[in-house]
Amino acid sequence: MELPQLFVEKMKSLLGEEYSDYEACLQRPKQSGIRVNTSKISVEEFRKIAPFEIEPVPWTENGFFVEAKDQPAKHPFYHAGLYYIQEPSAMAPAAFLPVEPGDKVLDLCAAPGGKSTELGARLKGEGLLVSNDISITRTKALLKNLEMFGISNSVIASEEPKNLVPVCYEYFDKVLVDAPCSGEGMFRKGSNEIKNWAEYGIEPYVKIQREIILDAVKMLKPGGYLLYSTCTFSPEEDEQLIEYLLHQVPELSLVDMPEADGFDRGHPEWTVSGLQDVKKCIRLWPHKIKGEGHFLALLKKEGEPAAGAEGQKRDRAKISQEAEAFLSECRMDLDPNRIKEHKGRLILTPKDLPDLGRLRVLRHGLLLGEMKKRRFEPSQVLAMALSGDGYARTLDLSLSDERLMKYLKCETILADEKEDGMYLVTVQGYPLGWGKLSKGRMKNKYAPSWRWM
Ligand SMILES: C[S@@+](CC[C@H](N)C(=O)[O-])C[C@H]1O[C@@H](n2cnc3c(N)ncnc32)[C@H](O)[C@@H]1O
Repeated sequence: MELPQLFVEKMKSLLGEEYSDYEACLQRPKQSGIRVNTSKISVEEFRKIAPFEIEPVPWTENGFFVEAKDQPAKHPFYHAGLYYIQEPSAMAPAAFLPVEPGDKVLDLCAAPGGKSTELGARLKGEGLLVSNDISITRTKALLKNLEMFGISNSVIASEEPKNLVPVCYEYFDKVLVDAPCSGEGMFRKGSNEIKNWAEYGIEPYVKIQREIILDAVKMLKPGGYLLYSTCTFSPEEDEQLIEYLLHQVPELSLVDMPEADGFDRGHPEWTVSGLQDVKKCIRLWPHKIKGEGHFLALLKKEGEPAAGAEGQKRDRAKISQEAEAFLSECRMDLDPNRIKEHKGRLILTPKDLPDLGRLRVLRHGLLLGEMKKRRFEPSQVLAMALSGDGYARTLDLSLSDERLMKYLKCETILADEKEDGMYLVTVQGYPLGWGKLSKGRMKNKYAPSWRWM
């Protein structure tokens, strides 16, 4: 791996004697990690059923180092949304943003959803998560990851941040800006990242970061918290970006974050004005921790939040009898006032929702299913949002049951349950999808696009 000379010189001047440790660490293999979905399973429970060796990540309660050879993506628990596969240092930003159930949260640069899935899990179904990314292709991956995690109270948008500002002005309690950056923490991943750096450098990113963060601040309520993060080391995109922000928006101040083994602090000597407060920021270096590296700054906006605006008033959707009968068998808060119908699709919208009218929104809440002529087809995501006992009939498969793989491969399976009808299929009590039983044969309703390959 050949690093750009300019980068090497800069890192040597930043790191001094530590540079050789940094250089050496790039030769080591990348550290893999998983983060437990605490909206589905507690960390304690997960430890009991973990199918491979796990070692705690010191800076999160639900993150674990794993061995890549264990292939965590190739396990039915992954398909049940019990964990997300994530580079360990990338677990820090969502962990340090103090999200509480009921908050309105914005993840402005969210795709493919590493941090949004954690923010959504921490909301525990209460409040609202708006996950946005400018790239529509990446936003589709974000949608799938949030669906797999069973996050029901999210809106997924693909917009330029400036377009969100007029409808979401001072709307959010918590905002995450995991900014597009020059990606110096990704160099171990390979040559593309290095090539990009050599071609574009850091300047274009600084410009975008300044624009994004100023828009983000406009959407933050007074009294709210904003976390800014990058996976790069350049002070221009890290400490200096925060210095710029604090000059532009005096009502913001930096907030201290917890210590963990191997953490470094922000460097005042890398700012233009010697700003001491950047010591409250955190730097994760790949030669000091088991991870690729990150920069984090937590900021608070001065003031008291104004009383929450009323959610949009919505008309009650017309729901077919079949859909009504099906939904009455789901053990979930399905407030009829929140159910919206669009071209036969039923969507459970979050309680509070800004009017996102003309914006490019991929999903406004939880897709419950589709009303067909005389039946209702529940969605794959509804299954993922239910708890293991969240439906009237379940077929639970153990890990050793040979029907499990067949089910995940969308094949028909046999079951000797007495009652015919729709079943929630689970693995060791955790939902995977739907199946329709008739005389001992279960028609597979697992989403074909999620099929086990
Ligand atoms: C570091 S990545 C985000 C990773 C994501 N937070 C996660 O944890 O999975 C930065 C993201 O910013 C998006 N992006 C780039 N320019 C943007 C802009 N002007 N507004 C919003 N998002 C932008 C990119 O498409 C990219 O997905």
